[in-house]
Amino acid sequence: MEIEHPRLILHNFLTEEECKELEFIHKSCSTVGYRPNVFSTTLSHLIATNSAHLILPFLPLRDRLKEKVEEIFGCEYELVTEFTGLISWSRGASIGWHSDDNRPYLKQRDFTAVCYLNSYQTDFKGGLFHFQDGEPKTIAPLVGDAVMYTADSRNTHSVDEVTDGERLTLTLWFSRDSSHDEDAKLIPLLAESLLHKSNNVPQSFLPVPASDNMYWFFPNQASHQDMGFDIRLGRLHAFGFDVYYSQDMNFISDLSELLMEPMQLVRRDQLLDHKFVNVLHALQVVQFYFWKGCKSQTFTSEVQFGKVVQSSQSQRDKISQVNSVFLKDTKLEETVFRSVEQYYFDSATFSAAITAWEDYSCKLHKEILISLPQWRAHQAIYRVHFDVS
Ligand SMILES: O=C(O)CCC(=O)C(=O)O
Ligand SMILES: [Fe+2]
Repeated sequence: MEIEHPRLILHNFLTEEECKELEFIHKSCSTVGYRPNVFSTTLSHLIATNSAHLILPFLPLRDRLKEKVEEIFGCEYELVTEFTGLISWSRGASIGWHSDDNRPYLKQRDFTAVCYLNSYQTDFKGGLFHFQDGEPKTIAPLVGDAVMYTADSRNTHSVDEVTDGERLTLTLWFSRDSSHDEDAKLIPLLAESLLHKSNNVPQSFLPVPASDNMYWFFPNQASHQDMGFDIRLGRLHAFGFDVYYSQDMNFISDLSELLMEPMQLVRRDQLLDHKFVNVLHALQVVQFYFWKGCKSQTFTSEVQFGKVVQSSQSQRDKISQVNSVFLKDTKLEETVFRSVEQYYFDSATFSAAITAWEDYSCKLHKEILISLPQWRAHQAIYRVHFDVS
């Protein structure tokens, strides 16, 4: 490794399957991010939305990344993970020259690891990564690759504007300062979230949306000021789905409350009979269906006929009303999320996917309940060892 610019690129650090699972989590759970045209899924957000079980797939990757960073930068057993999150950039997002510790409140960041979960040109356009000095100069993100570098000014970098698609990364920062260990905050939250309801397993993994402004996308262009859309509905729409609420809308003063309520999915005027507990639940299942492949053989549970009925005029009126509030008429969301509406869809397979999603969630939920005590114990040993508690 170059001493002047300590950095390393590892090809195929993550498998494609690992990347796909994280993509599923992000596209079904993300909120709008800290900058325009950016979406993020943090571990604390997963806990806050009753989706703590979805942290499980992160844990082995986090450990592998930390060990690798410690190995290549020669700091065995010294580091804590300061932040783990999924971050995606849609059209219009970019970042100029910076180092990752360039604010007083970021000084604890010693090392960065960015894993690319999708690929330049295939999944998005633009979004090339550049180091200001030293080699390599430019990195074209490729699914599974990881780039690791020191967070200081020896690795000043920038990312070109994304011009199409959604560029997705798993981003971590590591610190030598053990008071910035994200686990110290996460474990109590996780314990509280999981242990409260461990005796109520069937309901334990149904998502509970965060406050609705966390899902509201505003483009930054001045001319678009009164536009914006709900990203959950936007993502569903990109797959060709509308949402249907049976309530009489004339009696609802704040329509955003609807998004917490049970609902049904509609595809090309066909109303699917399954009732989801809320729109986040529907989004998780839809993303799961397309993640796992939409062919019926994928799902082991018996494929039953998924009932579909032609929607009535009054139902279609309500659907348009919801769209006009949450998606507006601007089609902005189509420029943010690539349309994938042409994907094969079959309602019988989709009902099998609902069951398969439940099995998947339940399995992760049980596994994270098992791993929590180990994680806690590890944290406790760590705290004694470094005398930080
Ligand atoms: O996504 C990347 O390639 C790097 C992003 C970045 O520079 C940052 O988040 O600080
Ligand atoms: Fe950065």
